[in-house]
Amino acid sequence: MPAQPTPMMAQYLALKEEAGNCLLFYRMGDFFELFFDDARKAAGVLDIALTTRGEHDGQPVPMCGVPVHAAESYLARLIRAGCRVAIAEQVETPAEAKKRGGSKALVARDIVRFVTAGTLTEEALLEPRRANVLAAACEVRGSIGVASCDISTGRLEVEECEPGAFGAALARTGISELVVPDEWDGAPPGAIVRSRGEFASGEGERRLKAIHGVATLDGFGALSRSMLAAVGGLLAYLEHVGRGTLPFLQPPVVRTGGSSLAMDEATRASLEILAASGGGRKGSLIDAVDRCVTGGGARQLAEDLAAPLTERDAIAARLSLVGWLNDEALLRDDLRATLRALPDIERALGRIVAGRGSPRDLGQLRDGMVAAGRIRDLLTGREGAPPSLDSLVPRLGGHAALIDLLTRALVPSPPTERSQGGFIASGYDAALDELREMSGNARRSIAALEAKYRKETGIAALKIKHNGVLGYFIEVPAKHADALMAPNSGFTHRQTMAGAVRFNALALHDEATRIAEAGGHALAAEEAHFEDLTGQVVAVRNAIAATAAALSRLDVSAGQAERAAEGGWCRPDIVEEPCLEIDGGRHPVVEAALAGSGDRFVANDCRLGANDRLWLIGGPNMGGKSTFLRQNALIVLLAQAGGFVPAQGARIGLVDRLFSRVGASDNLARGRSTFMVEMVETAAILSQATERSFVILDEVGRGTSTYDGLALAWAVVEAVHETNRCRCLFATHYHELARLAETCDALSLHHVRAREWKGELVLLHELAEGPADRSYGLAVARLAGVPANVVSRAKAVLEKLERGRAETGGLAAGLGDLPLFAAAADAQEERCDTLSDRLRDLDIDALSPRDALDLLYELKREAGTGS
Ligand SMILES: Nc1ncnc2c1ncn2[C@@H]1O[C@H](COP(=O)(O)OP(=O)(O)OP(=O)(O)O)[C@@H](O)[C@H]1O
Repeated sequence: MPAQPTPMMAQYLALKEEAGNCLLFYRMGDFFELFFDDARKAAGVLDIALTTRGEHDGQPVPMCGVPVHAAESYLARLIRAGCRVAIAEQVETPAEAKKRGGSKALVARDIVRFVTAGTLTEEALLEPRRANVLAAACEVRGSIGVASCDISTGRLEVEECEPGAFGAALARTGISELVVPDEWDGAPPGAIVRSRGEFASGEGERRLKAIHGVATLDGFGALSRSMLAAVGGLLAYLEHVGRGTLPFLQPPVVRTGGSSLAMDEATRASLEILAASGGGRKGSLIDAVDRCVTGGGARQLAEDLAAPLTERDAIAARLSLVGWLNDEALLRDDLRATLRALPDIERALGRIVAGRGSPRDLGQLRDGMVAAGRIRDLLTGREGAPPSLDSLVPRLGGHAALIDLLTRALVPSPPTERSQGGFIASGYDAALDELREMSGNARRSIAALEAKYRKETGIAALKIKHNGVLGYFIEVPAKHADALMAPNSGFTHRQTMAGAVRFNALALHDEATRIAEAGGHALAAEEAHFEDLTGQVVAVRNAIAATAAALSRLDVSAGQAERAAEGGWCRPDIVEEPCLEIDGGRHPVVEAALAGSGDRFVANDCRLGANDRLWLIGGPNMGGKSTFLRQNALIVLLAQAGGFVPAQGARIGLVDRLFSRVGASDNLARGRSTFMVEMVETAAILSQATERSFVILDEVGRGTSTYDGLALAWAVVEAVHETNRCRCLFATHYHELARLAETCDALSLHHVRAREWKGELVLLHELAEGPADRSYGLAVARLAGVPANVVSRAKAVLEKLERGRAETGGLAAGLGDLPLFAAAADAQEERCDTLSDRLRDLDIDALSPRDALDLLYELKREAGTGS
């Protein structure tokens, strides 16, 4: 029979059961200890020593621990490594435990919170310039509801999508943690599974109403069943993680289809909007654009770029603010200087409402509100200000009472730790001042006692010291100890150290007690004030959140204006007709990279319209085709996000969906062959792109054999031109595609220019009309350092191939005679043939009326299949 676990082990095991598959941080004094598999895992991730403590079932128990004061940095590393952690704290003092259950009583412990990637609020664990998103998703009758929130700021968004668009919805929000109901086949791998009962739409609706104190949710927009079920799942998880306390949640923003520029996961990844292909921010669009001076502004910009707008008026409102700040350079400087000093009030508020706030957070809110007031004064009464400022400026004020309260109540720089007190300003509470005075006096009298004891004993080295175990004590070097040891010396011995001996004395004891009492009362008074101030902040949380949002919007606009001024960017003209007219467009990331090495970026025009909506672009490798494609997609994205664009002029017809595909990019992580990925992604474009969409296709078809690739590229271009009829830039190395210009009237040919000069290849990075004359592949190979003998051998092979091509008419011989969509027409014909065969062979007179009717149904069904 296994031995009974010790009471502590029994308590640990019960808590571990509750923590489930989260690592359990079990508080023991100044450490959080981990046991069993948790210890093994944490020791590996954190690279700390794995030891053992006691036995369980006859086996030593593996253990590791982290000091409480440094727990945050260890937590950060565990979270980054994909772990979730449950924190079990001591919820009573050892003294309380003794009182409750005698001298051997175990201190009660409880899980006070769960720390997971999506529910962080600690400043140290969050990236200041990135939102941290937790999402819940579930399917209700074929539609998927997604509710996502950033609990560090309280933003909550809901949307509904088709199963096919779920990946895109998740990619847009860029989530850190996803919660789904159990037994759901559509759940992405890695999601956290919770009971299906938590995803109840009725409960989601009830709780959302309760949080916002409303009788109906109509004011928030149309919330579907699936959205509410997702909200239900999200709130249940948040409550579980926060052990019953809900974080700050703003009213939900309902995203409906079409309200933002649709981009799927592949498009986002290939345009490197928020992260470069390597995963980091460096080299991404946001890195090249972001000139925000606050974390809130940077997070807002990321949101803008992840979900650009599709309504002209809304875009115009953002553009007019950027335009105004672009013109008013001095004002912009003042505004940015004030914003730069602004604390992250959005996150400070999030922590306070979640019950994890500190005195420092209150101080940040105070300073933030003061700065907001200054910005309001700066922007008020300006001539020529755009109308959008009228709605922003009033949201910056209205906090006079709170500012006054916090200014009176708090010291100038309040600490993060509140257990030591010292954050309430003197003069705010007379009783507190008195308690402080008392302990201050007592400290002075301790100093006086020290002088008195030195004089009385004649020991100059006598000191009164303090530590956590003994409290106040008198210390003398060992050689002087005898005098104090004598009976009736007035001193009581407490401790003998290596070179010193420690004593107590009555007067010292009295003063120490006075200090402890006054200190305890002072701490309690400060704690009560903290609760009160927190309550006052919570009461006006929505107004503070509105101020924070207005400040972030101003920071984004000023940052965009700054970026535009820095790079000579222009204000785009947004129109309804499907055009894309870019003069002197540039790629912001490539341009920045070239500038770093002292090279100049060559600007290029793009001119797509109803009659010329598909450009086929050829030219040598490294000639700048991909760069040109992407720069135009990025210009559309930046413009619809409401910012200026890297061009001399831009007239952009609103785009509903943006697609970007790069032929055969590696996607081994998803376990599909590169060509398969290329085709899956191309299929999505062909089925989803509309006449208002903009598509860039970079060498689609290159991932397979030349013939297959050319054939596919050919068919894709035809389909985009004839069926989707969207604006499209298509880069290719297949010269043969040029022949499509003969049959597709809204397609034109372009190439990036290159020249061979004295046997050297010169890439001009300049776009010109007409087909590419040749591909310069061998010249690029030489440029890349392929050995001369290999290049000359390739040249000989090429000559041979080209001779063969001339004789047979080339790869595309005969393609010009192929009717458009010939393949589709063939399939149709084949079906007609079988139908007519059956009709011809039919003996009508031999059929009963019933059989005739059945046959008629069957033939009709057959004729209808595949239509
Ligand atoms: N407009 C430009 N001005 C200056 N340099 C440019 C320009 N466009 C591209 N480049 C430079 O050329 C390099 C290659 O560009 P890019 O990848 O767009 O070529 P590509 O034609 O798509 O090549 P490939 O066919 O091999 O994919 C870039 O990394 C950049 O350094």
